[in-house]
Amino acid sequence: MPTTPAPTKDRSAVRTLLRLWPYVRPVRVRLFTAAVIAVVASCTGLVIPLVLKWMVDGPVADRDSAGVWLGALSLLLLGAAEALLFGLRRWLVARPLSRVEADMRADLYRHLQRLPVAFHDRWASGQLLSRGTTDLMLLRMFLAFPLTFLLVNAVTILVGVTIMLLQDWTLGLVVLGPAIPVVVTCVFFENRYARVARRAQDQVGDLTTVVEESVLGIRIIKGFGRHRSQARAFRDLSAGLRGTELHKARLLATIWAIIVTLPELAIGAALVLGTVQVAIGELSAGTLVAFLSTALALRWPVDSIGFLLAMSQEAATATERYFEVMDAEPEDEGVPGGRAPRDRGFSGRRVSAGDEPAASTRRVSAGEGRAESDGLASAPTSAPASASASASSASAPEGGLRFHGVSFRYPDADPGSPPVLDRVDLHVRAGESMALVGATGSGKTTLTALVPRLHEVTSGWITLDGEDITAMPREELRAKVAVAFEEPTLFSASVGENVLMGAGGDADDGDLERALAVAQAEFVHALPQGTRTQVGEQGLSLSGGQRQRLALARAVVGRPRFLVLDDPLSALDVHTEAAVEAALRRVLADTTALIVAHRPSTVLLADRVALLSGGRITAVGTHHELLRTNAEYAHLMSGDQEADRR
Ligand SMILES: Nc1ncnc2c1ncn2[C@@H]1O[C@H](COP(=O)(O)OP(=O)(O)OP(=O)(O)O)[C@@H](O)[C@H]1O
Repeated sequence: MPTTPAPTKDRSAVRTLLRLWPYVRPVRVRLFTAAVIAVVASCTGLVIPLVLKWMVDGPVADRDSAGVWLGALSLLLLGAAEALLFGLRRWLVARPLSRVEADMRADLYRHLQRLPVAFHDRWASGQLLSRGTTDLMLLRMFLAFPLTFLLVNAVTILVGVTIMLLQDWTLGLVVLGPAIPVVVTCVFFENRYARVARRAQDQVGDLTTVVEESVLGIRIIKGFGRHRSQARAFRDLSAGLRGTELHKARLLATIWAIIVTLPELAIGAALVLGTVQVAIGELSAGTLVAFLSTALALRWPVDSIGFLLAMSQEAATATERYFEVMDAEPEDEGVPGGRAPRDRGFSGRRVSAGDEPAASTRRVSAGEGRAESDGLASAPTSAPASASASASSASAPEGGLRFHGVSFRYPDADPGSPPVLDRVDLHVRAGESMALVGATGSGKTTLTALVPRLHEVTSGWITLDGEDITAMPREELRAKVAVAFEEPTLFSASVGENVLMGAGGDADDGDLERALAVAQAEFVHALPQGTRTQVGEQGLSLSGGQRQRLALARAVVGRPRFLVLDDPLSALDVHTEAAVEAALRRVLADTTALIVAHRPSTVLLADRVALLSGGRITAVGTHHELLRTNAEYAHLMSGDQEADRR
């Protein structure tokens, strides 16, 4: 089952919670005011025993009914003031704390959008979801209650104990007796509770992942009759979470028992001792009443320490989990002048920051282009391929899309494993469309993902019209390069919004219609509300081919300079594919395109074909040239390969 990959740092709860300060800072005045009001409210409650003492020793002893009424009225007013002040505190914190929660959630979402694909590959979605929901709710509750009330209760206990000591110091010491064992219990409890709270919150994340996967994969689950095993897996996880929650409850019950029982015993002892003192005339009845009322008024502040500490611990865990995501490095923006690709220590052209020319000025010379073509030719390449590649380099050394000694290994791959891509040199000339063919798992998708920088090359570099892609701001890069993947994702929005997502803000209905026509997606006009029909998870379900055509329309709507298509026509019937191809040919006339293809019909769309094998480009040429000269290519394009794929 997926769990959080990030390690837990061993930080104290207080240090962890201090990381919330930047979010709390803007609302600090309100929070502080609310805390002061709560302290005043709580201390108002402590005046009540003093009024009682005055009543018992004064009007009650003197049988003065007017005095009794005055005392009763004072008690009523004190009670009302306490309630009003607590109400005011609540009103003061409600709005700013919901803002803190909303700000933290917005930051988390923004950060998630900026994190690299490699991060999302590693993290289970449920773990991220639970951080954005349950954990943030725990944090809001912590800021609303434990943060204030740990302070309020501490002050109340301090004031209350002082009052008791002033009333009668011997009784005061009796009541104070359990303080040390209670503090020791709290410290011991905090460490154990922290570990269990972390486990429970991670388990909630795992459970969320399973629910999400089950909902998204409901067709597979039903299709393969896996609902029982899926339910069993869910039940097991759920039982695990229940066990952890029970463990938490047991810990809470233990501390609560200690925190409640010891002070109760002390109050009982003080009652007996006080009564004896009253009987022998060493203490007035009013003082004993005031003393015991104060002790009873402190019951709640003491009793609540257990669950306030538990909530604080859960909040510390939630903070830790929140910042595990926020601390992850986002994608770097394009650096002026480009940056050196990372070198993971396997062969390939090594480039370090020192020897790299500034990328914005790093134009590929014709000589360098020839050297790369030679490199390609030295690989087991068909004769026409090398000739063609050399010719291309000579005619347009700078334009188009170019891979320069690009190697790539997935960040989580075994360091000893061979790279997925190994010193790939490939030049797609400006305005050319190149098909990328290779056996399944050969790295075609990986190669295409490097162009919009969904992954970063491990070594080597990629240029668009001679400019290193790492030298461009990502926004500019992604405006230049449009992508469509085999697995088309549509968002919960209208058809039009989904397609126009691929264009800048100035795209209009004309652009939308043109893109729909290219992708042969005119079927949308027959949908209930045309291009305004809602699709995606919350909307109308579309067939795989319909979704692919909308994804293709999204890729072409912005008239990109560079188009990267990862087998985008795989779900179309041959007639629709032919129509899309005819329209795409017109679009591709001034677009440089790299198209992953499995079927000969898709390959024919391209001007040339590159064969990816063993992590390298082993041949480049036209479809017919490669069919004649390259056995592997001929095999891939034959029906045998289709059968292999199935
Ligand atoms: N996120 C990832 N982490 C680690 N390895 C990965 C990841 N994605 C893909 N791979 C591995 O990289 C290799 C190339 O995968 P890729 O998807 O690029 O192949 P492909 O040629 O597009 O395959 P297909 O034709 O089946 O779509 C495979 O061995 C795959 O297991």
